[in-house]
Amino acid sequence: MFIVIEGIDGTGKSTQAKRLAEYLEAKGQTVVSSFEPTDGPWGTLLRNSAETGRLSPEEELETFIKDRREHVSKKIAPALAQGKIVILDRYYFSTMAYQGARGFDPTEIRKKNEAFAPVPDLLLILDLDLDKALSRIGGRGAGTNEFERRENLSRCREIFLSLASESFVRIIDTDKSPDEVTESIIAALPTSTCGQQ
Ligand SMILES: Nc1ncnc2c1ncn2[C@@H]1O[C@H](COP(=O)(O)OP(=O)(O)OP(=O)(O)O)[C@@H](O)[C@H]1O
Ligand SMILES: Cc1cn([C@H]2C[C@H](O)[C@@H](COP(=O)(O)O)O2)c(=O)[nH]c1=O
Repeated sequence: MFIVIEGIDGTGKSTQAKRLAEYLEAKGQTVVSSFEPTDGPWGTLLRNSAETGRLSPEEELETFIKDRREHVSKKIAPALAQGKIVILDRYYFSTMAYQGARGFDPTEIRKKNEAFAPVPDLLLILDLDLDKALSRIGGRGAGTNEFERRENLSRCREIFLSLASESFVRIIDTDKSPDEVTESIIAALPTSTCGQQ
């Protein structure tokens, strides 16, 4: 089972990825949790660019893809092959959204990624009004970074929501308490993966 959690910054992805992993582990499942950009060399370069200034659009897109290629081959594919549940905080849908917002065609980005990256079984898109998401980011105390500009996030949200009708996608409204959001996520799990009957 491969579960991806996506959404614009501040929607609660990290909070919910951790809670979902804890829920599944408590049910006896073996879970591998990970995130993108990774903490490898390409991911670190990208995270630093959020503070020091973004790379050129082309270089940024290529660097996210290099980071993902390494992530898929070293961590995601081996864990799935061992029958583990993989939970990712961001994946190539973020590239469609954020690099799509920078001018690339989201459909082309998807094609390029699906040539090497496995498609998840379940894509949870956490959704929240832009003002509330920005206020949650502000509440973390670190201010916003170069990826978290209002106009940018507005287009990213549109691209994420454009995926809503796909069969493996569930939109999760996160304008609720963390416990209520976790309940909605558990309700979206297939019963074979400890979802509720
Ligand atoms: N349901 C919720 N209600 C209120 N605050 C929340 C909720 N979920 C998370 N938060 C808070 O909002 C902030 C952002 O949450 P979190 O880091 O999980 O979001 P994120 O989507 O992973 O953000 P980013 O993509 O920027 O890393 C944190 O301070 C977190 O404690
Ligand atoms: C995977 C991925 C991420 N991003 C952007 C989105 C975020 O603003 C930053 C850092 O991620 P975090 O979850 O907030 O720590 O990276 C992107 O632009 N393209 C991608 O493919």
